[in-house]
Amino acid sequence: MDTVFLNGTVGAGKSTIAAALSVLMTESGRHHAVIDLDHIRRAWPAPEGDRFNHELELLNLRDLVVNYRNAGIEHFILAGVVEQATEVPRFEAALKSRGLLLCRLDADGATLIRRLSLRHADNPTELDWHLRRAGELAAFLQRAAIDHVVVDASGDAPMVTAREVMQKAGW
Ligand SMILES: Nc1ncnc2c1ncn2[C@@H]1O[C@H](COP(=O)(O)OS(=O)(=O)O)[C@@H](OP(=O)(O)O)[C@H]1O
Ligand SMILES: Nc1ncnc2c1ncn2[C@@H]1O[C@H](COP(=O)(O)OP(=O)(O)O)[C@@H](O)[C@H]1O
Repeated sequence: MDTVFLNGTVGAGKSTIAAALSVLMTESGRHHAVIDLDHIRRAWPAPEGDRFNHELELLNLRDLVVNYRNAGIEHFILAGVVEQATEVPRFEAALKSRGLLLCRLDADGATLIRRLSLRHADNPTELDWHLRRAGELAAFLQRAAIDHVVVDASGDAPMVTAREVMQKAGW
């Protein structure tokens, strides 16, 4: 297992848990990289039919991974969204992965609302979008049931959640 892909709805804690996992990997002396997929797909305009720039995200990931691997990186921690099972092999190919754990972070509705209300306190339009998308995507991901494991991320201690993810990955 060389990759943990933290999947989950908006506000579930993907970026936060990715950062906490990185702390644990550093403490145990393991070479790793964190890639927040939001950052490598953020471009405007998105092509028609690909509103989240998924194709660009995969192309960018493939190129970044070459550099990381040349620099001696052995483990990857990704934060992002996978909605379809058919995309998992495409991520594995981009990563040249020897094993990817798709781990969905799950947080209850009240927790999502609380987190997003704080994170988007300065922009009511963005808050509305994220709240709506959070519910919609949470329901979709739960129904799709494509994740290898699901970890509860409603707690207030990211390191506790990250330890559970580490254990599931066998890291
Ligand atoms: N299918 C899919 N693929 C990728 N990302 C997804 C998807 N569905 C929702 N999201 C989440 O949507 C949130 C908004 O992203 P952006 O602010 O970049 O919006 S946009 O892409 O410009 O529309 C952003 O959430 P936050 O990370 O909480 O801001 C994305 O993670
Ligand atoms: N375990 C946690 N405890 C407290 N706050 C959290 C926790 N996980 C995430 N948050 C907060 O909730 C918000 C959403 O988390 P974030 O990691 O940005 O989610 P995502 O990447 O899934 O959209 C952030 O403001 C973050 O600081």
